[in-house]
Amino acid sequence: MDVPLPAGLRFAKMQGAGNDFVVLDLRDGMSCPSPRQLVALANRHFGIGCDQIMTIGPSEMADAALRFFNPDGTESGACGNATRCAVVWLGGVPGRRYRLATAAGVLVAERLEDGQVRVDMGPPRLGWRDVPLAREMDTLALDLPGAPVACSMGNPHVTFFVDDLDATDVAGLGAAFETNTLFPSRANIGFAQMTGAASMRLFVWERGAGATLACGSGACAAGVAAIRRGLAYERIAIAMPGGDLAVEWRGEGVWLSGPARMVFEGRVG
Ligand SMILES: N[C@@H](CCC[C@H](N)C(=O)O)C(=O)O
Repeated sequence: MDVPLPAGLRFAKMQGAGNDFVVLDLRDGMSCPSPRQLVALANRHFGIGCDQIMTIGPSEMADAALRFFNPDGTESGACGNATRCAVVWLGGVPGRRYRLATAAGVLVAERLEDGQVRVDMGPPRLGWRDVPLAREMDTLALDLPGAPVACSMGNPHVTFFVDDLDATDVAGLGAAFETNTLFPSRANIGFAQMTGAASMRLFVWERGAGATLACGSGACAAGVAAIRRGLAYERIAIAMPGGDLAVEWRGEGVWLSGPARMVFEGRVG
């Protein structure tokens, strides 16, 4: 890690269900750190440490423009938990609707009276080209061991349904499938265990980040997968290692709800 960190850079550390973010507010004209600096900032030993870096920039069509970067320096089109944290950063006035421009479109989000934040992540994209997959295939049962379900939530997701999450090598399998040749853009890999007609446990191995305590877009993808498979109906509670999220899908946008919190603010020395 011989990359100098951007001295003086102001940041906030936020988290949603233990999915943690370095938040850089660039609305005052500050430029985005270089890709190598982003990797250094995300490093848990030599930098600040996080699952993703989110930049918040100005937008003409929305309250702000969001970008998401993984610790390996790659950019993602979506990050559900960081999007929910952005609402808190922007004031989080209950009842006010925030419009947030992302690579996946303008998302609408709001803080609820109980402090939770929910966001409409937009409709899942279910075609094999949308995910994307390398070849034509039914996204409801991919031609892989375990016949997982795939969709795009603005980023690529694959969900395996397993009988026993604790008996599944989620990190080993997640790392192996992330780079499977079926996924030309790699993929986020989820492992879901249904625990009832409207509840599941979920672990997500995130593309470019590895094991995380929660993944909002992964929760949306797993919820949509369960509903498409007939395992749940419209709303599902999702328990992840770092906390609980809820997903609602009635055929249009996927609503994601859960906690979003400030941890601390700081300045790079
Ligand atoms: N933690 C996120 C997803 C972050 C991006 C993902 N690793 C990707 O590369 O697509 C979430 O809460 O959705």
